[in-house]
Amino acid sequence: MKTSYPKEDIKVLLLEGVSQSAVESFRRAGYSQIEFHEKSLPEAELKARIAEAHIVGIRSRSHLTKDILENARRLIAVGCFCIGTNQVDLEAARALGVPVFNAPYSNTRSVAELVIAEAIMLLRGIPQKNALCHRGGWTKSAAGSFETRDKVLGIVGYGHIGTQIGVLAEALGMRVIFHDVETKLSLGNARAASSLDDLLERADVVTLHVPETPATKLMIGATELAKMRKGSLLINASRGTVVDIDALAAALRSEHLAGAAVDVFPVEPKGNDDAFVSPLVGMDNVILTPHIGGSTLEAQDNIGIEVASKLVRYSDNGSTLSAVNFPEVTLPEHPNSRRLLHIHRNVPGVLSRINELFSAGNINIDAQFLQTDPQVGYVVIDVSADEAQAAILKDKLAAIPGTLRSRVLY
Ligand SMILES: NC(=O)c1ccc[n+]([C@@H]2O[C@H](COP(=O)([O-])OP(=O)(O)OC[C@H]3O[C@@H](n4cnc5c(N)ncnc54)[C@H](O)[C@@H]3O)[C@@H](O)[C@H]2O)c1
Ligand SMILES: O=C(O)[C@H](O)COP(=O)(O)O
Repeated sequence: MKTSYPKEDIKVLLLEGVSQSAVESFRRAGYSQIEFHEKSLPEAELKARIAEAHIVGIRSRSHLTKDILENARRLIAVGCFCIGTNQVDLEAARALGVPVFNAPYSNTRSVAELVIAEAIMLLRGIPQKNALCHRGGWTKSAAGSFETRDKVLGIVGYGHIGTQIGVLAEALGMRVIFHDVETKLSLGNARAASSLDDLLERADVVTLHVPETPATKLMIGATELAKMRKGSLLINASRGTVVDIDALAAALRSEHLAGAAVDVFPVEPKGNDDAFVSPLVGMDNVILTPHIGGSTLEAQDNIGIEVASKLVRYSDNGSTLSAVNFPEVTLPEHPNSRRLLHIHRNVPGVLSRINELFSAGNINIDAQFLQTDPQVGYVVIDVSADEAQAAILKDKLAAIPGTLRSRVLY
């Protein structure tokens, strides 16, 4: 299938060492111009490279701001090869007519397994025992060591990861309570806490699985930490902005908390060669991991295939199913028609201008698909037209006031 750009001209920019499964998926789909970087790029370089790209793939480290997106004039779509999409200005991308895709489940299990392992390690006091052994010490003692059985696990954010953790924790005999802003179906014997405070006051282990939003910013600060039980444990594998890290360090120093496991930080190194700085460094009772909750080969492989296939589908066929910021359209194949894609500001008059264009040209519409949200309209029109006619129609569509992006698929 040919697109309005010959496929060989479509530039795919893949950053942050996304899995080779993504590269292979693009190649199998006929895309040959793939620029691959192991790391995130400094802002100025990112801006320059993305200006050339039609498709860009990132992970959690690359920040696609309004300024960077506005500079990306050729951009068709963005793929976040991870769960979180807070690193992209989704509103700006939508306003520019650029759908953003992610992998909402592919690393869920990896995060859940890490959290369960950390809960067991923290309850047994293993981080500090391990550290002492490495220094030549020896404390063979049961003091401060507990089984998981019958302990209360408090899950904040009972979504994909939170629920998966709840199921695994119950298999260990833990009692699971959760807090979420939405009403959620309890899995197994899990029970909703009456509030965040209720959860913090009852849990032996608190684990955080909320997205980064204005409401979750610093949702666990000194006040919330003080409400946690003395000797309890905190795990954060969500986003670094969710916890006041200095308040956490203070709660650990005062021994109000017995330990913590932290995978995400307010400021994270840009790459593997940069230094990691945190007030938690040097605390033996804290497990520190470099944002690797979702970093297993299985998860990365699956994410590569999942996100690349969403990007290829959008590029080849126009489907936006599961885009996180865009009207969703699932489209059939169009073997006998040319397909025109038109993304526009959702303002009165655009659709009638589009339809006038076809009636004035006496062009028969084989099928039309439309989906809108309050800001953006996405219309897909299959027409019986030859390649030259389709190219002219595409140019006329692009000239309609309010147009954000337009393409033709042959
Ligand atoms: N450490 C890692 O490598 C890693 C890997 C994957 C995901 N993550 C992070 O974990 C987050 C959660 O992932 P998920 O797949 O479970 O997402 P999800 O969307 O399935 O679940 C998030 C849950 O949090 C709830 N929530 C939102 N705001 C809340 C608030 N203010 N208070 C309480 N609950 C709130 C939502 O209703 C939802 O149920 C992601 O957004 C991402 O930032 C980190
Ligand atoms: O949002 C996610 O899926 C995680 O934070 C993982 O991000 P990463 O791909 O940068 O490891």
